Amino acid sequence: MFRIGQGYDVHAFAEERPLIIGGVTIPHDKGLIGHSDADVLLHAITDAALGAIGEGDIGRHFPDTDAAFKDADSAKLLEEIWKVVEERGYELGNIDCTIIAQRPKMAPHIEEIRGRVAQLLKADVSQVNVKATTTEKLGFTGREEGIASLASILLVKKGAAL
Ligand SMILES: Nc1ccn([C@@H]2O[C@H](COP(=O)(O)O)[C@@H](O)[C@H]2O)c(=O)n1
Ligand SMILES: C[C@@]1(CO)OP(=O)(O)OP(=O)(O)OC[C@H]1O
Repeated sequence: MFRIGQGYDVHAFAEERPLIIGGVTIPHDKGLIGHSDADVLLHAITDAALGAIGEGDIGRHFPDTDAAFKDADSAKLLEEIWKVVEERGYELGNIDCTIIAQRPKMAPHIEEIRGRVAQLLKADVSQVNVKATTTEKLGFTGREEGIASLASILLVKKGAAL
């Protein structure tokens, strides 16, 4: 009746890249680099969903060696995986996410990200939590070399009596 999954992702900062987190473009002096749009939060969420249904990870479904996914919109990748989740008969119970970034300040953008994640997972915003933390200037995130994200997801079988 329940399936749990967790996801973790990291992307490095680069000059002249947009910063896209949770499907939202965030004003900043640099962005994240990747084969795709490097949306570090949506990648962690996609991995959590894949983990919950026992389907490996994002790179197995969308290889970074495949030109088809060059500059891919990570929201579309997540939507594709979410269709599989729904086909297996599951819906979102809840999801809790953490963005690990020294900068920029995420607080002004959290509600917009939360709304976008809820929309992608066909859920109510009350089922989605997004938070942020610095690492107190320690490590690669603290040195502002990149951003990391974590996601923990609970899927519930549709129509299950809880
Ligand atoms: N990129 C970030 C990081 C943190 N926040 C908010 O600040 C609070 C304090 O951060 P600590 O790392 O000192 O725990 C945190 O709880 C977040 O609300 C942020 O907005 N953006
Ligand atoms: C999303 C994919 C595919 O474009 O590329 P990246 O943006 O490099 O992201 P990553 O989190 O390394 O893993 C999955 C990739 O295959």
